[in-house]
Amino acid sequence: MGHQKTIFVQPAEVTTTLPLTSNVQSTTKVISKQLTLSKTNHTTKRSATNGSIKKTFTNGLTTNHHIRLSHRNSEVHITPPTTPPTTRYSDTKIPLIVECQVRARIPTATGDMFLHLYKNNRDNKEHLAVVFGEDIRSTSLDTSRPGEVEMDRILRGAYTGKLKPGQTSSSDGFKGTTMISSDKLPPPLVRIHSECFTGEIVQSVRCDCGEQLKEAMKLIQSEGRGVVIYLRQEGRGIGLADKLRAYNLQDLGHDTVSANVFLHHPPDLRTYDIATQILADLRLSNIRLLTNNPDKIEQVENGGIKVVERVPMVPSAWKVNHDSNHIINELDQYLKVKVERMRHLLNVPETLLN
Ligand SMILES: Nc1nc2c(ncn2[C@@H]2O[C@H](COP(=O)(O)OP(=O)(O)OP(=O)(O)O)[C@@H](O)[C@H]2O)c(=O)[nH]1
Repeated sequence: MGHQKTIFVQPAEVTTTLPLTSNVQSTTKVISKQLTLSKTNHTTKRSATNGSIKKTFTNGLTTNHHIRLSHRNSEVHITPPTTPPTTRYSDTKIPLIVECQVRARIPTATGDMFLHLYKNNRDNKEHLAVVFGEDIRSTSLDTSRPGEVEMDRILRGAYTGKLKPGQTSSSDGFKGTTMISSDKLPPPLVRIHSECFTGEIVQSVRCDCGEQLKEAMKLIQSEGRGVVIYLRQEGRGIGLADKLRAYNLQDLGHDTVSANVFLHHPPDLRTYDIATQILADLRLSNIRLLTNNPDKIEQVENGGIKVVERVPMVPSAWKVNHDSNHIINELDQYLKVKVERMRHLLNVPETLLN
């Protein structure tokens, strides 16, 4: 446990000036009447009451938090450090490798899709790709593995066509010359979706994640070809436990960005390098991406995938007859913050402008 130093601030009101894009893992806590400085993986030097805190992290990086204590108007301003000490996974030098472990056909009321389960050498999460269309094939899945027999290939889903009872061959007897490479076909519609237990499973209307997932599946399925990549980065990467803490903070008046920062996370901790590797494994180098998030587009393009078109995701509540009842207001607040604080490319309806 780290050493703690507490500065008492009078009176009770405390406000923080919050960083928007810093990916800092700060160990500075602001709690009700007190400003608590926790010493964990850094050394802290406070140079003045109204001063700066220099942190030296174990990795050698340093940051400066500037703290202004105003006893007159009861405010504490913490200016974000200029040098973020943390690195995202995508910044590391370890080459990322993804491999499709298993694939299976999932029949739905509106047709079949193929669920691909990926493993990788960065985390032990099961990232997924839902593939629509026979021509989109995983390179790592199709590659033969040493010593495997036909039944092994069938069990891990490396078959062509559709399995039938009693089948013993992974090939469906396809006699054509070669399957058309997926890159020779028009760029498919792709959704890179981040896990949201609350929005997708318990159907929370604090966010639009459930609606977006459903809409993306519908649009891609109607085109007959495309992919939904489902990344296990719950709560913009902070995990479900801290996301639920963030919800409690939101009930106390924080927005989604300030709640994350209060919990010592950047506003968005997500990376998309696993998604770009999965797209490369599926031989898709040109895509039409369903998103409003410019950070996602930039990261995907930096990963070597060309986004030939951005297909917007307009929340159904914002399409027509915008209504501001109580439940919609929570969603409105969530979406408004995405536009105003996270650069999301959506037009906020007039009714929501202050
Ligand atoms: N930390 C935090 N994460 C949330 C909250 N609500 C939803 N999320 C997570 O936000 C992620 C979805 O991100 P969004 O910002 O809604 O959308 P996006 O994927 O960045 O952008 P689009 O592609 O336009 O949908 C999922 O991982 C959700 O679990 C919240 O209140 N706090």
